[in-house]
Amino acid sequence: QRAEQLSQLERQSEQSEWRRGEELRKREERVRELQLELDRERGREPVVKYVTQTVEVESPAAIKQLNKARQRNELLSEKLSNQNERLELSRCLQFVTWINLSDRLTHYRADLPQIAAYEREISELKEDLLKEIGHLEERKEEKLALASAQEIIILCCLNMMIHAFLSLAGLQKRLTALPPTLRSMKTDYTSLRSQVRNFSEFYGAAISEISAAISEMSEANKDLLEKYRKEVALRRKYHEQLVELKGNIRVLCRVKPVLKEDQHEEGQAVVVTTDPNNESSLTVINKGKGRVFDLDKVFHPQATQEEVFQEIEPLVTSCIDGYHVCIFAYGQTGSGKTYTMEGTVENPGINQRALKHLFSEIEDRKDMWSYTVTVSSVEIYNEVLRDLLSKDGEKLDIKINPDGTGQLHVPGLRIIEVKSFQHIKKVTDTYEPLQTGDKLKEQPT
Ligand SMILES: Nc1ncnc2c1ncn2[C@@H]1O[C@H](COP(=O)(O)OP(=O)(O)OP(=O)(O)O)[C@@H](O)[C@H]1O
Repeated sequence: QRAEQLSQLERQSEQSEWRRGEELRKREERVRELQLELDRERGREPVVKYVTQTVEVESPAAIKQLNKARQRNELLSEKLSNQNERLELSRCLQFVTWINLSDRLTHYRADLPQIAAYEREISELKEDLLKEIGHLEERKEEKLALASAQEIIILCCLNMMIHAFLSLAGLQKRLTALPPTLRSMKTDYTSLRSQVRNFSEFYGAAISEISAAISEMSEANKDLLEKYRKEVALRRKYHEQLVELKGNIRVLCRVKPVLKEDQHEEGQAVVVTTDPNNESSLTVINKGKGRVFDLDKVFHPQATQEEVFQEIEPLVTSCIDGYHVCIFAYGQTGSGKTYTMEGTVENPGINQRALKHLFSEIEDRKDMWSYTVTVSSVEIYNEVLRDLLSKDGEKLDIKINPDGTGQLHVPGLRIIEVKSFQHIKKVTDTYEPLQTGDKLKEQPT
């Protein structure tokens, strides 16, 4: 605005200067004209003087004219001086105006850098203003979007409120219809609240009772554990006594019954008899003479697999009490070794029953003891030792060391010392015992 004012003022000053120049020029022209007229008038003086003289001499009319001319001359001179004065005054005025204008111009020119700064500021402000307008536009758009969303939400809310209001109205109706139920519920609620209040006390008491019971139980458990340990010790003692009484090696005899297929053979006769009153006596008739054998136990021909197993069951238990136990069958071909040890699927023998008993005992003791069960199966046949659990019935060699320990010699390979009876899967220097639950391969014949 200042720059505009300045340029306007400059234009105004130029115009006024031009107008004044024009006026001055006109006045100067007028002055020149008047000067010329005056000169002309002056040039006409001798004529007037002559006339005057003539008039003076000749007539009063001429004198009158002369006076008029003089008056006119004076008037013109006066006018001229006035004009000159006015011209001077106008010049002065013009000069003063010009000075004023130039002062203002210089003043405005001095203000120019400030104006430029103002202009810059104004342009910056303008930019800011434009940005602000942009922001405002964006915000307006956002607000509009929000307003529309809010409008939708409000509509939904209104909808929900209407629904709620309707349901409330329905509920109120139902509530008014159900004051007795409400009253009973209120009483229930109050009683429940009092129960809840009392519950913390009850709960605290119950917790203390439970913890007391737990400590009692743990005490009882300790007692039981102690008793169990004592029991185990007692069992060991009894086992030792049993071994002492019965001997380290016990020989039991099972008399094979006469089977149907055997009855058709010619000359067949019963040569082995048992005494029902003596469980350890056996009579073998040879050439008409009976010979009595005393054994640890004799099973009569009708003895079941279960009865036979019951006799050796304590030995199986001793095995997991920490004793080495060996049960094996011997006898002539067809005398019933396989039947006694392995049995049939429907009527299993000692092997399966012993394992079943073993795992059931381990299960009973699992809280106190952990057991590792390993299995091996070897065959000595025609002086050849074979690992029956290996893939191809691997041949093994066995020798007795001077210190009594056994060694398996694998031809062409290293010697593997046997400290426990474990299955050797591969001929390497490591033992890989089978894990509990591993399935055994088909039993060899
Ligand atoms: N106590 C028994 N009750 C019924 N059958 C039996 C009894 N003992 C053996 N047998 C039967 O007699 C037959 C021969 O028995 P088994 O195969 O057990 O003899 P083995 O001593 O293992 O013979 P081998 O030494 O030749 O292997 C089988 O058919 C078997 O079922």
